Amino acid sequence: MRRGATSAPRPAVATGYSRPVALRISVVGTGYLGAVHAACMADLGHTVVAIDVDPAKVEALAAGRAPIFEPGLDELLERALATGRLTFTSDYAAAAGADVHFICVGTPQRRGENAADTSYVFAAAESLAPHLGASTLVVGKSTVPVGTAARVLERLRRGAPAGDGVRLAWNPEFLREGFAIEDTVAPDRFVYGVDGDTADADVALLDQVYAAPLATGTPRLVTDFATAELVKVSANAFLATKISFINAMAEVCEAAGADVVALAEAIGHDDRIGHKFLGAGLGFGGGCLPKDIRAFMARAGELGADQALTFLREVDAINLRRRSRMVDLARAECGGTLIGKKVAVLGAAFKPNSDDIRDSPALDVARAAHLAGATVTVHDPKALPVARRVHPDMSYADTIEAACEGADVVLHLTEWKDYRDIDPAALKAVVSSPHIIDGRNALDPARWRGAGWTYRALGRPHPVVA
Ligand SMILES: NC(=O)c1ccc[n+]([C@@H]2O[C@H](COP(=O)([O-])OP(=O)(O)OC[C@H]3O[C@@H](n4cnc5c(N)ncnc54)[C@H](O)[C@@H]3O)[C@@H](O)[C@H]2O)c1
Ligand SMILES: O=c1ccn([C@@H]2O[C@H](COP(=O)(O)OP(=O)(O)O[C@H]3O[C@H](CO)[C@@H](O)[C@H](O)[C@H]3O)[C@@H](O)[C@H]2O)c(=O)[nH]1
Repeated sequence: MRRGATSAPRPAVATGYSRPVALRISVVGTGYLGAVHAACMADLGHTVVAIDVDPAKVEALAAGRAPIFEPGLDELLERALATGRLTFTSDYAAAAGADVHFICVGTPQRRGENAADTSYVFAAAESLAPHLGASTLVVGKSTVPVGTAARVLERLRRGAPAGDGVRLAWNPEFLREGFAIEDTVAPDRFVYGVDGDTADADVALLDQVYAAPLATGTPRLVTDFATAELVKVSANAFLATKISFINAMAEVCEAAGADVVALAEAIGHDDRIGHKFLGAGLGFGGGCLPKDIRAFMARAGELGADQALTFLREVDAINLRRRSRMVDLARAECGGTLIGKKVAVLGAAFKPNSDDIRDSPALDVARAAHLAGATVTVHDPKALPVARRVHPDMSYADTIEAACEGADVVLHLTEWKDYRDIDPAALKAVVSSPHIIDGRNALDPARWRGAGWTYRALGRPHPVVA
């Protein structure tokens, strides 16, 4: 049973989450989360102003060009902009008059520390506060250390003319890059962390924001601030743990001559375990799982509960060991040294269907091989522009063939479909030695070996028996 709304925040806004009501919404921060959230909210029928401090991002989005690659986002932007319900600006004053303000700014890892940098969230709250009217609802979506929401509410009330009339809810986001649009409009669940005093009104308003997905039966859970903040980081900690669990099994498989792919398939048939997130390979990267488990450990330490999360240190360590194992395998395939060897790296993004290179395992391996003396050339179907900009010291190629030209070893590090579609026989003609290492266990060993390649993979016997 869903908890029903009992009181409306103001008469202009109707109650009842199944009745679509068009609201005025502001979205602060237009990165991987905010740009998608803003466009989806406009597509649901709301009028949305999206605000970012980065003028280049604002200009691109206003012109209908997504500054990131996310499947379907360009089309969604075009559609939403054409309705006139979606605008982008750098001017916080444009947020005035909105019914709901979403905070979607970044919370990256602090340089040299495990903790999250929440300064962008507080800066956004401070910039928003002067424009908040009486009884306005601000909704935090960024992933934050537990205890942040209460501090954000204090900050908002201190800076807003309406003072204590300002309300806050924490509504963490669970979208996956590559599936961001469907995860926004049809998530597995909504979580609303609300404040005791205004809880019913806040739940009612959020129900109006999400009326369409709620009408399809999406579960909605109402909690306090702290629980909502913890739901988000514990979900990511669980996912990271599942991946590191199977990668720990991969280490044992390598030592025992067993096959982690067959092992994952077999244990996943147990419904209590399931097959999802048992993909052994190079491990997790991106702008979320790595920094979120570290920030979670740091926050637990501040709260005196550090012992509870010491296992996450091992989750992180197992994950990082996969990257060095990949470099070791590459070295072994090149006859014991990478000095003077040519290494082709297939993949720069941290996962397929995204151009996000934040904490990308693929680029980490590429850089390590480069530092070990190899000439490394990286290919990626979508992430090359950002990779070239952020890591100009590396070499890149626009085609798979050009990246593999004269290679002593090919490393498959991000499982794009383009790489599964490679004709191994054709590629063999361009490399120097036909050696491939599959860092994602996503290629068909029989196809590659059948075309005369030496195929190796993380966590699998060599040669693969399957
Ligand atoms: N990327 C994801 O898949 C995802 C999914 C769920 C949750 N999250 C969380 O959402 C938050 C945002 O992540 P992201 O990946 O979109 O980050 P991002 O770096 O892509 O985007 C953050 C945006 O905020 C803008 N910004 C920073 N300070 C600002 C300010 N004071 N006012 C206005 N704009 C400001 C930046 O210019 C940038 O465009 C993080 O807390 C992240 O952990 C991300
Ligand atoms: O079986 C698997 C599954 C994933 N990965 C890797 O794990 C990382 C994360 O993948 P995924 O979770 O699909 O991507 P994200 O877009 O980072 O999404 C995660 O992080 C988001 C930000 O917090 C959350 O909202 C999502 O729910 C959560 O899945 C990537 O490097 C994947 O290659 C594996 O190695 N093996």
